[in-house]
Amino acid sequence: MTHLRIFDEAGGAPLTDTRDAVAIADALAPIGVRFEQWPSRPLAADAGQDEVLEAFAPEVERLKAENGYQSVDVIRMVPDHPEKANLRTKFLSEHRHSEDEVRFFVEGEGLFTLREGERIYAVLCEEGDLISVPAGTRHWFDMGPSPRFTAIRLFTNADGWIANFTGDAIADRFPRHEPAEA
Ligand SMILES: CSCCC(=O)/C(O)=C/O
Ligand SMILES: [Fe+2]
Ligand code: NI
Repeated sequence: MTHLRIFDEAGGAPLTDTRDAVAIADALAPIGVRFEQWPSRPLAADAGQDEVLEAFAPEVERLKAENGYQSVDVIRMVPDHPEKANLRTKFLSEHRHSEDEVRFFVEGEGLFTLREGERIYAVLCEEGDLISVPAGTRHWFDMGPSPRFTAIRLFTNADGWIANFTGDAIADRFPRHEPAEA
């Protein structure tokens, strides 16, 4: 279930811990993060990029119109992806983007952790969740040891995913996505 924990940068127990979608959206809004839940759509298990984008076209078009996103694609990760360990390590390094990071989880899950001021926001996103992380926000992402997700990505820059790594190992001090079933 979608889950938000907010920690102090120094560590310790969560200051906030909620699985309530409205409370999650309200807690993220002050740091400029958009969190929404979109209604699910019937999709075949092997649906390709075109079918996925068609199913969520109304919501995607709304975001494009509101925020000027230029390109859209679909990323899919499965537990036997040959590059899963390298990809996990890459996304686990704290980084920023020069554009908003906008992701909608069509299926599966992943843990976004955002750093703003002295607070750390760990947001476990699941099927039906949209998260938009503002340009410049320090963050990392954990897909876990046995990744499974399909996500729509919206970009302002037609060149797609570009990250500026901070070189800070802070991600090592906060929870990973290690589901018990993995
Ligand atoms: C759900 S896609 C996550 C990977 C990614 O694009 C990113 O920038 C993580 O921070
Ligand atoms: Fe990112
Ligand atoms: Ni889980």
